[in-house]
Amino acid sequence: MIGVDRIHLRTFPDRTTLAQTLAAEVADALRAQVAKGDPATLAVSGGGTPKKFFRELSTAELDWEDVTVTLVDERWVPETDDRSNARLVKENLLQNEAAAATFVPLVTDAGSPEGGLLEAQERIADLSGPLTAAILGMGSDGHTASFFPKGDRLEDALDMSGKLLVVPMRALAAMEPRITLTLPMILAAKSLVLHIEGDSKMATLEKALAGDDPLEMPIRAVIEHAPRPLEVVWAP
Ligand SMILES: O=C(O)[C@H](O)[C@@H](O)[C@H](O)[C@H](O)COP(=O)(O)O
Repeated sequence: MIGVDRIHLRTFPDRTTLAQTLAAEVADALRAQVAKGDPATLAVSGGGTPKKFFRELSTAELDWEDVTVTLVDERWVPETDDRSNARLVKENLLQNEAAAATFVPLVTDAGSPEGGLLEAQERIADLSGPLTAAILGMGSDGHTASFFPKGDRLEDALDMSGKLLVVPMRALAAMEPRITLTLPMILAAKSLVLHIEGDSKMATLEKALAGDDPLEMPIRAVIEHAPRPLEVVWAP
């Protein structure tokens, strides 16, 4: 069982209020990093949950030209594909004020994430230092990023002693081959937030807290190894 003290849960009355609050907090973190003259980097997750948050953040007034946006994970598909997280981010976050940000995709010209691994690793290494902020989602099976139960590289992805910044991932539950930031890369973020919505995802979180096998529910590895209680934001 994972102690509930390992998370800091904030609940919101509705998804719009959550999106506005999270966008304001991420914008503040990016502004503070830019003000220090350090590289400001944001890694976001895909899926359906973050769209409202992306649209709210896209209008934040800050020096976006000093911000780099990348992905926590990606489906190995072209950006023209509906399943592309890069497409989701370009269409919803990199608009308005945020259009001035630099985007670093994880997909390369290689035909597979295994073939593109070295280039993807170099791209993330070039971000020079820990992420300013990383926003995670969670699937109803307790996956986060592309840390899927029974994923072929799950143990490498969760290896806290590992030196890899990204790993490829193939899993039955993942519709496409994936590439994902590793757990150490994600946990090094100065600000890390798990963004979930709906009763089903809350039930999944409660189930994760009630057990301890990270291979069964990989979100457990994030909660267990996070350097401080994991920030969780939820709306019904
Ligand atoms: O590429 C992805 O799909 C995400 O990075 C993944 O980890 C996502 O956050 C969860 O699957 C939740 O997705 P929903 O928000 O669509 O439920």
